[in-house]
Amino acid sequence: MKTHDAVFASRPSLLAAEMMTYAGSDLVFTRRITCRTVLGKARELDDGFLRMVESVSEVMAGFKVSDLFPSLKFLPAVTGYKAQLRRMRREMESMLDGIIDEHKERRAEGGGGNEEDLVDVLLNLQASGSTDFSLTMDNIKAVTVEVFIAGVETSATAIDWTMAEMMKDERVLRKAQEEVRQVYRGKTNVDESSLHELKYLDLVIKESLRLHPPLPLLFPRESQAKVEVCGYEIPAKTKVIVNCWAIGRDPQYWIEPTKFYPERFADSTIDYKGNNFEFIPFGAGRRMCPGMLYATAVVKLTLANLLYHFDWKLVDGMDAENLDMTEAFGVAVGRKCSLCLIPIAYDDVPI
Ligand code: HEM
Repeated sequence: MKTHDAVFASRPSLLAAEMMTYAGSDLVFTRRITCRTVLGKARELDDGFLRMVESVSEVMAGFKVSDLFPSLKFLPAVTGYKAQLRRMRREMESMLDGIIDEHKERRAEGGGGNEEDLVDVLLNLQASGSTDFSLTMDNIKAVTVEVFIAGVETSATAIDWTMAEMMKDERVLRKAQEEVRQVYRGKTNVDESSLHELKYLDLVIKESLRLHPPLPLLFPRESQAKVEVCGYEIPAKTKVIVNCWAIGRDPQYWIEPTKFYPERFADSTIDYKGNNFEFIPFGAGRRMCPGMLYATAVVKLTLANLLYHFDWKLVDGMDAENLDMTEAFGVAVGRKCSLCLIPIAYDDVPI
């Protein structure tokens, strides 16, 4: 991702990704557009759409036998995998058509107001013809699905793991909470204005991303030419998977690697911005996550609000020490067991 960045800047074609993301019409466009977009309005986040994002995430995990042996072309058909993908693709297509039609109708009626969401931005771009590439309906659908898969699951997963780690360690929870309540004292809500003052929360989020990177294997890459890495010859067109989960727990780089200890980042220059290769939850190089700044702001803002407004307790029968931290399977690796917590409203917030 540094010396051979250009060689490993491609992504392999996985069957699920191909069928669910409109055969590669997404990433190129997403890169250009993500900076100009925001995620969809809450109105669109109905259960059906979220369930669909979850299922697509699961099949796109990319470790189907047929992806590992792409030359065995009959495998997806024999195993029923292709039929499952087709079914999901049809469901996804009809849901996306509904969302886009709804946006078009609102625009035709002159509605929409000031709050533009991702689909509005894409439709505006298409209508304006101001891009140096043609933006098709398939591109718009692909970008919408991808931002949800790449952005929503990952950010939600990061928030979930961070809350779980804080629930396991009351010291960290209290320290982070005291910081938020001191910085925002007297305010009715936690907004973006003073987020930069929440220094300890930054450390907590970093430590959570080290131990629980939401994309533990990043997204797969593919070599474009033959190269040598650490004495190993990597032929062209090799699928390359980087295990950033293992790197983040490697005792060669981290003291007591499995311990959740945010202070380890306090006097350290190590950051997730793609320059410190022992810590790459957002990847590195030219294909690293374009949503990193947006994601870290969303994660921080959400956690700060949760800590400011509520004290948190585990449900009866659960104790912090034995909180189940088993990981689930998917593109974004969340917790296997849902984190069930009891919020207790904090009285000292002005109304
Ligand atoms: C905590 C949240 C997030 C994490 C941990 C995360 C992590 C990652 C990682 C590891 C990659 C692959 C990088 C590589 O191969 O080197 C990636 C790619 C990507 N992410 Fe994120 N991401 C997050 C949130 C977001 C958000 C909010 C968006 C969009 C709004 C986003 C959009 C993308 C896109 C479009 C790609 C593909 C980039 C490409 O292939 O060129 N991500 N992300």
